[in-house]
Amino acid sequence: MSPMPKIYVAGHRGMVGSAIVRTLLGQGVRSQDIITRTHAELDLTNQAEVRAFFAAERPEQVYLAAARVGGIHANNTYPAEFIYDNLMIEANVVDAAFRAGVRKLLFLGSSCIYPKLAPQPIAEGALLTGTLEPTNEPYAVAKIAGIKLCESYNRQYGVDYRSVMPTNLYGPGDNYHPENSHVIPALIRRFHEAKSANVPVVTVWGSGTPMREFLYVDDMAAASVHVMNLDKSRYDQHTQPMLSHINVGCGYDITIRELAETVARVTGFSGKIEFDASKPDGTPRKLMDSSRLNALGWQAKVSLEEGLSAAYRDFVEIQLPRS
Ligand SMILES: NC(=O)C1=CN([C@@H]2O[C@H](COP(=O)(O)OP(=O)(O)OC[C@H]3O[C@@H](n4cnc5c(N)ncnc54)[C@H](OP(=O)(O)O)[C@@H]3O)[C@@H](O)[C@H]2O)C=CC1
Ligand SMILES: C[C@H]1O[C@H](OP(=O)(O)OP(=O)(O)OC[C@H]2O[C@@H](n3cnc4c(=O)[nH]c(N)nc43)[C@H](O)[C@@H]2O)[C@@H](O)[C@@H](O)C1=O
Repeated sequence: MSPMPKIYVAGHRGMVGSAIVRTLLGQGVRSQDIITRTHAELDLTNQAEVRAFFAAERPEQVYLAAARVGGIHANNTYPAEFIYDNLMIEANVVDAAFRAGVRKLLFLGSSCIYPKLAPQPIAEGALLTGTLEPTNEPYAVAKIAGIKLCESYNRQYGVDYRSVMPTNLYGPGDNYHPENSHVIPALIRRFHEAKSANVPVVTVWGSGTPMREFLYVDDMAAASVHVMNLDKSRYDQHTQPMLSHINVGCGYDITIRELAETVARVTGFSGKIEFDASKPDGTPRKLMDSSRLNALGWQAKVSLEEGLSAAYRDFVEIQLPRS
C-alpha cells in the first residue's frame, strides 16, 4: 500500500483548487496520490453520487475548494444558486467524507461570513456578531454553515475538519467573465480591452471608496496546505471547538480606486478612470486579522503589484487565446 495519503482536491480545475494541486505537487506529493473529478464527472450537489465516490475512493485527506463562486453582481443576481449549491456541496462532501472514514478535511469559506460593519481588522471571533452584507448574504450563510458542519462533526465524531476563510483572491486561472467575476479579473479584462481598442475611458463599478484586501492565489494554496498539515495539538492550541476557523489574508487593504489605478498601470492603460455609482459597493471594508495564522507560521509572500503582473500575463497568454 502507498505510504503517501490519498488526497482529494474538490474543485481542482478552479482557481484555488488548481493552485492547491500545484502546491502539493511542488511539495513532492505524487500525482497518482491526488484524486480529482471534474464537475461533469461528479456533481457535488448530488448526495448519492458523492457518497458513492467517497465509498469507492476512500481518500485520507480532502481539500474542499469546490463551490459556486462569483463577484458582487453574480452573488446579487443568483442568490438561490449561491445558497443552494454551496449548502449542498458542503453538506454532501463533509458527511460523505465522514462516512468513508476521512479524518482530515479542509473547508474553504470566505471573509464575507463576517458582519458588514465588523470592527477592523476582523478577528475570527467576529463571526455571528452582527448583520451580514446584503449583496452576498445567501453565500455567506452557506459558508457559515460549512464552518459549523466541520465543527459539529469534530465535536460529535472526533474527526479533524478545519476551515480557512480567505480574503478576496486573484491570480492565474481566475474567472474573467465581464459581469460575474470578482473585481480584479473584471478590471484586468476591461483595462486590457480598452487599451487594445484605444478606448479613452474605463468605467469602474461603485464609488471607488470600498476597501478590499487581496491575496494572490498561490499564497492561499500555500496557506491551505500549511493549515491541513499542522499538528493537531498546535491547531487546537490556537483555535476553539466552536470557533475553529482561521482567517487568511495578506494584512493590508486598498481602496477600489487605488486598485483600479494599479490595474491600469499593470495593463498599460493610460486613459481616464470613471466610477459608476449606480453599481453596488458592497461591504465598505473587510480587512481580516490574520494573526492566528501568522502565529501558526504562515505569511503571505506575493505583493499586489507582482501578483497582478502574473495574473495579467495569465489573462493575455492563456485565458484570452482560450476564449
Ligand atoms: N475567488 C475568490 O476571490 C475567493 C474564493 N473563495 C473560496 O475559495 C474556493 C475556491 O474558489 P475559486 O477557486 O475562486 O472558484 P472557481 O469558480 O475558480 O472554482 C470552483 C470550482 O468548483 C467546482 N464546482 C462548482 N460547483 C460544483 C459542483 N456542483 N460539483 C462539482 N464541482 C463543482 C468548479 O468546477 P467547474 O469549473 O467544472 O464548474 C470549479 O472547479 C471556494 O470555496 C470559494 O468560495 C473564498 C474567498 C474569495
Ligand atoms: C470574495 C468576495 O467577493 C464578493 O464580494 P466583494 O468583495 O464585494 O467582491 P467583488 O470583487 O465583486 O467587488 C469588490 C468591489 O469592487 C467593486 N468593483 C468595481 N468594479 C467592479 C467590476 O467590474 N466587477 C466587480 N465584481 N466588482 C467591481 C465592487 O463594486 C465592490 O465594491 C462576494 O460577493 C463574495 O463572493 C465574496 O466572498
